[in-house]
Amino acid sequence: MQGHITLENGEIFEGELPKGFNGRTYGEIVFFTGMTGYQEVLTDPSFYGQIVVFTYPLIGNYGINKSDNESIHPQPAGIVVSTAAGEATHYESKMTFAKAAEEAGIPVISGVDTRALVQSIREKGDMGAVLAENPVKIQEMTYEPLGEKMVMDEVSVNHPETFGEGNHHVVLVDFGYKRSMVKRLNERGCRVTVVPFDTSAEDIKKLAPDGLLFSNGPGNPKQMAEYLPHYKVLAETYPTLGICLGHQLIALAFGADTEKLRFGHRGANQPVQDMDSMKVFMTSQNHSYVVKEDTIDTNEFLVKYKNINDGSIEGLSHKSQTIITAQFHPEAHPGPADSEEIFDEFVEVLQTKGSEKSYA
Ligand SMILES: NC(=O)CC[C@H](N)C(=O)O
Repeated sequence: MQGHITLENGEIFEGELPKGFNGRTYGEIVFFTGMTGYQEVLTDPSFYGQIVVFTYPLIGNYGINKSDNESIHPQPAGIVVSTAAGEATHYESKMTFAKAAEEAGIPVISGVDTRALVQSIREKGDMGAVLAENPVKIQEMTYEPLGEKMVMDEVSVNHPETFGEGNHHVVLVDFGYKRSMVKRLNERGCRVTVVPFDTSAEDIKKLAPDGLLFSNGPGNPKQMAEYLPHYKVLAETYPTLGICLGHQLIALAFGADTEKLRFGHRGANQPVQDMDSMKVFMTSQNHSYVVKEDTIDTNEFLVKYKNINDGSIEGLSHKSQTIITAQFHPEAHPGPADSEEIFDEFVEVLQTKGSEKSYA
């Protein structure tokens, strides 16, 4: 059946919605540029509540497998594609993309002129949008910017859970984590305990961690303002790695500021430079917010990584404490594993229990 995307700025795009769809889906519309990786996007909690436009024109051709889910629950509010493959041709495929989205209750609108839609988002920025059978009057759009809402209760675990075995124990503070982060640490001899985002310092201490990982997650990092002093204490107490939202929270906790990009970095080929070695590598990314460079206290932090495309901050390293952060996704999934060595560095620090070695 026919469907429409109405953007907050009044523009309307046509497409095909699944038969029988009779609701309205609201969300912040963003675009993802990876050629593959739609299964990870469907299940990455950082996309919670967003309507994701895939720029690659054919989505679903290798189906959905058993191993690539990043979380149990489907996460985006809606999906926009040019062509949704009707058939999946991969030996590991268990289900078609359309079927997986349907079972998850995520509406997929296909046959959309995604090039024109993405051009509009690039020009005007990420904004609210509605998927519905008919265009929606702007006055009827009750879209509430996700960034302003506290969404952690929707994505963080309710109680601690431990994965894998190993000599080192990492406590992952969960803001909507991706499973591949746990896998990368398990592969490196770490046992990982995932804990709710608001776990107290005493409860974390009881788990006797060798280090902490502050995970990725949806929304504006400033939604966590009341927890920042707590996270600062945690990062000062244990060797800490912060990824994406985790990076932003550490920066905020230590007094820096964040801002929203006009349109986010979402894809699998964002070039990042290591400002020490000057080496450039390709990264997987998925974020709207960035740390503002002029607000970083350079007596305390070294800007370790920068984005080659727009010069934005991609990671920090504390000068005297064992804290390292990455705005990109070293766990990859989807995308290149060029930056996985950040996990090696982190585990190396855990080996010395953070006492002798700092990252910088
Ligand atoms: N992947 C993430 O952790 C995203 C962080 C944050 N929600 C942002 O959009 O910038």
